Amino acid sequence: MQIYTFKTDRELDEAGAGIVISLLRSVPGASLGLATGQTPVGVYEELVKAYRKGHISFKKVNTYNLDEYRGVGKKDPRSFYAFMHQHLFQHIDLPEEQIHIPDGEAEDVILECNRYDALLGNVRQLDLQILGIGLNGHIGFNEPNFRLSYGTHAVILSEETRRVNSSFFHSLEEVPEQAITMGVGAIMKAKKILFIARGEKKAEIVHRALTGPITTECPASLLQLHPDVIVLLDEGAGKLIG
Ligand SMILES: N[C@@H]1[C@@H](O)[C@H](O)[C@@H](COP(=O)(O)O)O[C@@H]1O
Repeated sequence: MQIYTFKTDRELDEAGAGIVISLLRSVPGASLGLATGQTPVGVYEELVKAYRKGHISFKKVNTYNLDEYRGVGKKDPRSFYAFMHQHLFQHIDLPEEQIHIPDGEAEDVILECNRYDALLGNVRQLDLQILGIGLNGHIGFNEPNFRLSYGTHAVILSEETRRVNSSFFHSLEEVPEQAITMGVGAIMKAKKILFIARGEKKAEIVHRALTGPITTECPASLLQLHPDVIVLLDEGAGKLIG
């Protein structure tokens, strides 16, 4: 695990984007696992800049998002699908058919999870998974639990997660109670993981995830078992890391 701490958001964003850019230069048809949340937004902005300067193309890339809320359609501005379009997809040359996100509106959720797992199965191994961390240690929407799931599955979101994510909604009541998330299997199978955290409020959970016991009660702690994780932290999130 390589851990880097940055003084400014800009330096962190450039470093994060730099890792994606060098991957796309050596593997133009890379499979990218993408995350939502505020954390990766600056990295996506840097990728858009690099694309506009003609430094990279996404024409041959396939993207696989970690998760989606249940009951929120693609056209709903609160969906992760809309979030990804707003921050990345609409600005680059990534063909729509190469964008993969669980369908939050699927009537049969088990079929949808199987469909997503089949897609991920075809890829076998994502070249790079971009990952943030929830305040409770979740990755994707794999919430702390006495057990974790390998494959894509529906989850009931914790009260804390709904509260934290309520900033994207008008009220807590509006935040969906369930989501579909990639399991820890596809995440841990990725060739490389780019794990990013920002802000002092994440310092404790980042410390637990990277240095504490490996436990399903802190899903991000599984990353300690992965052979190629690059950790990018700002000074706040890295405060407790020596
Ligand atoms: N499902 C997403 C996670 O993939 C993300 O890592 C986490 C942190 O979000 P933020 O980056 O806004 O702190 O929030 C959401 O719950």
